[in-house]
Amino acid sequence: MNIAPGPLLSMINSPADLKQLSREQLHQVCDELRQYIIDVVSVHGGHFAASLGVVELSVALHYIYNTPYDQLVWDVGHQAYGHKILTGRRDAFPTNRKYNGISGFPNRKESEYDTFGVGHSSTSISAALGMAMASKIKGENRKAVAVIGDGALTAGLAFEGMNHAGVADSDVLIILNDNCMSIDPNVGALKEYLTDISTSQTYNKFKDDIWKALGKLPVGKNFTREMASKIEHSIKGFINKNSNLFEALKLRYFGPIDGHNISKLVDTLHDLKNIPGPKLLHIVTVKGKGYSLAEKDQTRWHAPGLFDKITGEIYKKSFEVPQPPKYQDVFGHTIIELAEQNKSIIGVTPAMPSGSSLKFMMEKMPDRAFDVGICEQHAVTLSAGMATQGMRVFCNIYSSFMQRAYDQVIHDVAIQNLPVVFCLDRGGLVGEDGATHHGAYDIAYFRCIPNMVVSSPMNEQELRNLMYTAQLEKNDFPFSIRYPRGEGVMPEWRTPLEEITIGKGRKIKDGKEIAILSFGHPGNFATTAIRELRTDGIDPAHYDLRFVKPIDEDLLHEVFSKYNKIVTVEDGTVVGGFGSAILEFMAAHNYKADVKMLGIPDRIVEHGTPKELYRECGYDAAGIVAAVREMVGEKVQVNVKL
Ligand SMILES: Cc1ncc(C[n+]2csc(CCOP(=O)(O)OP(=O)(O)O)c2C)c(N)n1
Ligand SMILES: CC(=O)[C@@H](O)[C@H](O)COP(=O)(O)O
Ligand SMILES: [Mg+2]
Repeated sequence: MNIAPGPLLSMINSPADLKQLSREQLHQVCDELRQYIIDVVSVHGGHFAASLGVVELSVALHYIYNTPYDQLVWDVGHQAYGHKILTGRRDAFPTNRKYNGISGFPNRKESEYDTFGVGHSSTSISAALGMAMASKIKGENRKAVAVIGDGALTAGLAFEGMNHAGVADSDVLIILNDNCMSIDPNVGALKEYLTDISTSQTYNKFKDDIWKALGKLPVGKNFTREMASKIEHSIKGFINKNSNLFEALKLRYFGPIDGHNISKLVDTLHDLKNIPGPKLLHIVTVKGKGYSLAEKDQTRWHAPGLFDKITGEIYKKSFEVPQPPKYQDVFGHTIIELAEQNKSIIGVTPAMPSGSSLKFMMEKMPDRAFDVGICEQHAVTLSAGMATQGMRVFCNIYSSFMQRAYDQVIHDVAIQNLPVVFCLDRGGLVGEDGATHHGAYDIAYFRCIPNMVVSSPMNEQELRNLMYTAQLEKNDFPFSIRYPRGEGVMPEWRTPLEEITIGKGRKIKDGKEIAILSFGHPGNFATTAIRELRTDGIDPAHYDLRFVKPIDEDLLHEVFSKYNKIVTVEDGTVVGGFGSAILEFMAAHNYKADVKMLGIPDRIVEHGTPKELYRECGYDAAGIVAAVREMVGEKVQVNVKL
């Protein structure tokens, strides 16, 4: 379907075109930009509400700043659709997040306007400060701007950046886009503080007046850092700097202002551009602005999938037979079942209550399930602290976001051998979010940690049983369970809970000549592949290892005694992952076999549907068929249905 942008937007091929427009015309540009985002996302999918909330900001920034010379860094980047459309990617926007299409996040490979690759939150302040400091060292007069949301501001990294920015004497502007939302409603004392300063009228009017006056002062040789500093000193006579968190960190604080008032934004940015040093502009916006359903239910419309833009109906696939649930929902329901029996169970999520489905427990047991903000490191150490007091915490973190908390996993959990249960959701290739979000590395990075159990279920029943096993009192050590994004394979998933012996895999079938060893959900790809291969008279054995640590040595002795051709399959990097564990076992026991490792290759995998990416990486059913045929000496046309 050809989606036409409005007449003004059609003429904007770069920010230079935007700059030709009058200030009055910017209103129309905002309307057309917002409509184009609605039109395209409703048909092609993607993140939605966040970009609608920064339409005016995106236009104002590119109108005032000299991008890409001036450096603009978007935090997370899920809100940067307006920025992409204004910077030469309007016509490519319908390919957003598609295989070989543009990325859903700013990406340095894609455009010179994307100054910093993002996807994980809270990096923008450090990155923009780094750019500002480098410009200063090089003697350039470049501006650096970080746009960070109130959710992303909850992370320690954002505070590390501000702590440095306040004393770095570099020209960096932090724009705090405060919409009181993360994906779910934002949490924590900081959120309450932001609401307080947004509503304290006396303080804000006073500050606003002073900074407005300051902003109007001439710049250049008549307005030096010394003058700014003198004015600041006189202001400090009136204001207790510690009454404002940001000023206490030596960032000049401006705002809050209405982030949907394009004229006000343009004026303010114009003034701020000429004020040297580190500063923070607080803007207040509405997530989902301009699409009323999204304004009302911002979590649902964070990334709604395809929808009818007129009626607001979000399309769902309809099936006549029951479908398998999402793994996240199996987690969300099972933890409640377990917590009803075991009073020591606690649930923790860093800002993903909906994405992890911990929200079910938060609703039912609000005293025992917590969203701690975008704070993966804190989530892990908090869980460790609770574990010292006898709690059995299920700390649920997406595999790729767990990368943030690696030191905490080793230092706070593993070294002390504390019984924290890590549920790593989104383990493996996640699809359209692409490189920043793939859970590619956790098998490798958890496998090397002493004391850690590393497991992965092949289906919903196994996920439930692994969760059951992990919370048993006798299993008082770190335990990780990784599972993929999306649906599993068992429509009837509410199976009785049973213990699994730690470190025991299972033989799914015997075979001839060749064995397939799988870890986690790709075992189902192997099942499909075996069905296809058997029609050609090739009959591989299949083993689902379930644990990569401790690994089932008895089972592996059986495998290596019976088979000398082995294919390993995992939804994780082949560097140091499950296949590597098999090779280590083989070497340690002096077995000789041909081993082919299928999994995520040692390169960055971009975005596309999971099926497209599994195929590209060669470990879907077709890839397994091809690998087996090659090993048994057949090179036949592969014909497996995706
Ligand atoms: C390290 C990390 N943890 C979690 C996420 C998932 N995540 C993406 S956007 C988002 C909410 C961000 O809220 P905010 O910064 O306020 O932006 P808004 O969507 O409100 O514009 C979260 C939790 C992430 N991208 N990175
Ligand atoms: C931008 C971001 O990091 C999240 O919105 C992420 O896209 C969520 O992914 P899921 O859809 O897998 O929950
Ligand atoms: Mg927000």
